[in-house]
Amino acid sequence: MSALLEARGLRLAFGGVRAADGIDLSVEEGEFLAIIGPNGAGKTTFINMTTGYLRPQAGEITFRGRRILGLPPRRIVRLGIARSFQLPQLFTEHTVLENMALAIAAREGPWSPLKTLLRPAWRDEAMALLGSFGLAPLADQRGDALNEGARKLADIAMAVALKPRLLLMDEPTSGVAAAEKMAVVETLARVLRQSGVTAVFVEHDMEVVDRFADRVAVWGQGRIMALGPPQAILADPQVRRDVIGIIPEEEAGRAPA
Ligand SMILES: Nc1ncnc2c1ncn2[C@@H]1O[C@H](COP(=O)(O)OP(=O)(O)OP(=O)(O)O)[C@@H](O)[C@H]1O
Repeated sequence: MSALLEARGLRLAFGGVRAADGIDLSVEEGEFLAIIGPNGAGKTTFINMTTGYLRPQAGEITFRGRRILGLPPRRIVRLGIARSFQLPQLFTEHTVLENMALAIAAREGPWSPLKTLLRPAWRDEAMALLGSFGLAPLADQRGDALNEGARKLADIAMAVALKPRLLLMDEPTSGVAAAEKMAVVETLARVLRQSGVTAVFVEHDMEVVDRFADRVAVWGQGRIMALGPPQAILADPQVRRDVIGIIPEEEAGRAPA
């Protein structure tokens, strides 16, 4: 069985910075794959290349066996890959419900402003989607009235409205208060599993990674340094030192010179 997404030999340099230096990665249907790594390792660059926002200088990307490299983002969305950004992309002056209806309208093809956005079928679908994300009580709130957890969920709900097979999320929990982080990810994981959406997410919170990822890919200087189940990867001394920032016990116990 072939993978849902296959990246082979991706390379992209910005001047002297190798943001992708030979990335090979297969994403299997149905899995949740976490991408971890230090700042500047090339994690967002991978998402940008996969979604058509950046074109690699070398390599190949296939989705469901079809080459997608070089296609514009909107074509890639139509093939079944959606994304969410580190900063939510909600239309802040519109309500949550209107934002959702906009995503549905975008999925349905050319939309005329002369037609009502909140036509009954779209409104019902938007409300059902908001309900599954626990956001129905906030449907009439403006985007800029939401707290960060709700904004992240609403943003991801818009991506899910596109009915993707694969969803790429850049730091879905960044900016979310610690107290609500787990609840946000639990909601997200439940909806994605129920909808059969495969997920790749960049994450800095290792508790989230440990709890929700099926596999973890460790990025470093444009390369994948390690790949495997969270239990093994998060216990790896090098990952603990370089990515998580945990100093080995013998160093932590040493008195400063
Ligand atoms: N459009 C661009 N132009 C120039 N340099 C870029 C561009 N995009 C990324 N870079 C550089 O490529 C490297 C990788 O960036 P990228 O944003 O992919 O890292 P990251 O792992 O997502 O980091 P972070 O965790 O801080 O978001 C960085 O050195 C960054 O400055």
